[in-house]
Amino acid sequence: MGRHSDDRAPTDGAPRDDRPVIAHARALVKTYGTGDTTVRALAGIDVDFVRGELTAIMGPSGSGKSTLMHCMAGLDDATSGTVVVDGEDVSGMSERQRTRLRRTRLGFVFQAYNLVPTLTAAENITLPLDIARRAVDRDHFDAVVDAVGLRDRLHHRPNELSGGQQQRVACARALVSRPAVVFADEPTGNLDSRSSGEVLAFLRRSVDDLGQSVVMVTHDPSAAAVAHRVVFLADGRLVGELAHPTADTILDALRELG
Ligand SMILES: Nc1ncnc2c1ncn2[C@@H]1O[C@H](COP(=O)(O)OP(=O)(O)OP(=O)(O)O)[C@@H](O)[C@H]1O
Repeated sequence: MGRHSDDRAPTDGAPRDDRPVIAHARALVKTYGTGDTTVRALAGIDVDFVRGELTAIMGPSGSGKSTLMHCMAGLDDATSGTVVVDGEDVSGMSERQRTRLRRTRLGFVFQAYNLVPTLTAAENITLPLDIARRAVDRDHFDAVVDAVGLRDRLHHRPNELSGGQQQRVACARALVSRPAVVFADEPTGNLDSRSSGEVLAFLRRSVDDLGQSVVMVTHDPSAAAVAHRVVFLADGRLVGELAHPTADTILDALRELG
């Protein structure tokens, strides 16, 4: 497993190789609470997420995976350090600017599908664009719907869909606006292995065929194995990374981390 500091330039904002970076963090610190109850969830993280790649974030429970994702995506305010997403300095933004960034430039998939029960699959998929009063690009909508295999389910409501289908609707909703980055937090956490496979295959296809950039937090080595690269956290620090991972090499890396 490559150590982060060996492979990538950690301090000057640019990777050592030529791959374009869609989002990065430098010296990122997040603490919760004060005094005796302070928890240092992120203890100074330098990380790059490459454009046009699926990157998985792994690590033990409590290692800071969700906190890192939330700080990168402007869902949470870092204590110190810098976060830049698609050229925008998220760390310097007001709450209002962050909300706007999330609405206009980012896509989200969570463990809970968060679909609106009264809307059809098609209406759920276009809801973020409708809220932002942005036009739906029909060709892209069709490409996304075909990629998730939901063509014959578009007029169904969430309670008429399986969990896997609902999560595929949530993925399509995250992708239909062509966001700069899709952030996915345990997207397969509620799914059986077959549905997980379908959702993961779709997230990977969204990168390979639609040119998306995806950052995914997961506990599951077989889920992380669909990524181009895995970064490992422990105790709020980035402790390693793995390119071209397989479930076996990920398990070895996790064992090495204890
Ligand atoms: N809102 C909060 N208030 C206080 N402490 C928090 C809060 N959110 C997270 N923490 C703490 O920060 C640390 C990192 O949490 P985080 O949820 O980022 O870890 P994680 O790696 O995503 O864990 P898991 O795999 O269990 O979801 C943990 O010690 C957690 O208890």
